[in-house]
Amino acid sequence: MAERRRPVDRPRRAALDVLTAVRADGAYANLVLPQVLRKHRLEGRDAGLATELASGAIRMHGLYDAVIDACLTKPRLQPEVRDVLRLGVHQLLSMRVPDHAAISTSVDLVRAVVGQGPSGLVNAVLRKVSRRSLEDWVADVAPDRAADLHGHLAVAQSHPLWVVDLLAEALGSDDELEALLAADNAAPRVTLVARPGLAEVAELEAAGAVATERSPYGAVLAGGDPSAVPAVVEGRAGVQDEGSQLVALAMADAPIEGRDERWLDLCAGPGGKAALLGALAAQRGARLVANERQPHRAALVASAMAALPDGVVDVLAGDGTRPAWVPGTFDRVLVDAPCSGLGALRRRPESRWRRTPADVDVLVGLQQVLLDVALESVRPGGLVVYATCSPVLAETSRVVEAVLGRRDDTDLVGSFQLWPHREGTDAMYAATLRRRATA
Ligand SMILES: C[S@@+](CC[C@H](N)C(=O)[O-])C[C@H]1O[C@@H](n2cnc3c(N)ncnc32)[C@H](O)[C@@H]1O
Repeated sequence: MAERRRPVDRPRRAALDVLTAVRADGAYANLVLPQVLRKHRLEGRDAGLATELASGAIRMHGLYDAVIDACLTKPRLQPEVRDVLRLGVHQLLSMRVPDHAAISTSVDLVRAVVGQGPSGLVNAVLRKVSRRSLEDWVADVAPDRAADLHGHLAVAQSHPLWVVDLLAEALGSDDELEALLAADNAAPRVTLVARPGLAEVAELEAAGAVATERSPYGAVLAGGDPSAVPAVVEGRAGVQDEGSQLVALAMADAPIEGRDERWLDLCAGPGGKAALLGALAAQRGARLVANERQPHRAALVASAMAALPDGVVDVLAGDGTRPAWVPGTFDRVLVDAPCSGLGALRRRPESRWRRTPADVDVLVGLQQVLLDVALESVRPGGLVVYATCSPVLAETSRVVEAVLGRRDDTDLVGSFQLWPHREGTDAMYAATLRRRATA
């Protein structure tokens, strides 16, 4: 008699589609997720469940794979089967899904997607996983904490070891390392920015958001949907991490002597900081050039400016290493450099597994060139803010030191490094440099 099949649970099916797109097509989870939710017509709680399943399973797959492998006699698995197991392990060890529901829905899923063959294996592995807690599994599969702290935390907090080593170096000690790695594994709060002159923080508060501590333009929307806030829909406000707001403000608010009318955002796409800078420039009678190398991202910058008055922002699609403007003509420049993004791991669940140490080496060369161009673009006495959403020293203070080391016309005014586990922001770095007036 043919076996009766239960219908596959839609949020779990959607989560598997996201894992497949990320693994097989190199997709970005945060970009593919909305498309998959639409395709499966998921909203509200179901959409939330699919999002948590996909993001958690992708983010934590380093740990979950170690647990899965410990339950296998032969470590080779079809990639689709491993994806189903990762989703099952996430439900068993990190969510409050009852064991029987996590196991039976995973078996249904593998039957529907791969066939009957691996269903017994999925059932057996997940039953084995369900017999122990997350803590017990970590104790079993991770290196000993006392003997090898970084190795232990790499497995327990599911980060590649080389990333753990670089983050520890950036922190300067191991004291806060576990707190940082754990913060990378938590979903970030949704922070809004009220673009000055276009919206007030009070308007965002009236929509249920709570004003941020550090940025005077920020408000955190706990659990709400930003697309339901009219100011966001109208482009008078936007979604922007508080750390990014503070970087834009470091550029706009640093004291300057003399003219203060011509601002440049050298790497502007997709335009979050440029929109805040454009709003401030409009209030202060300044103009902003927002430059971005990739034309499709330059188009995003232009649309981020929709609510600003005409004539304040010029968007350019150009390679910042070959500037299209006359040197020494800007008063303030922001170089928000392309970087490894290792300070924004909360937002991009797959990125920690895609990056390699070689990526950092390549980026450092480009970062130094872009900072040099920024300093050439600013007038004597003008300011440059160099920023990254990475705390890795090779991309932050060492870039600044290398560029300062070969110039005799520039001083470091100050710098800051933000952290998810301390300030609740992305790990943004910013250094303010001044080109000497007498050079
Ligand atoms: C960290 S992102 C900038 C984020 C942006 N400032 C914001 O707040 O929305 C870095 C940007 O630099 C761009 N980029 C990379 N190489 C560039 C170059 N040579 N010249 C100009 N932009 C470049 C990337 O395409 C990317 O959009």
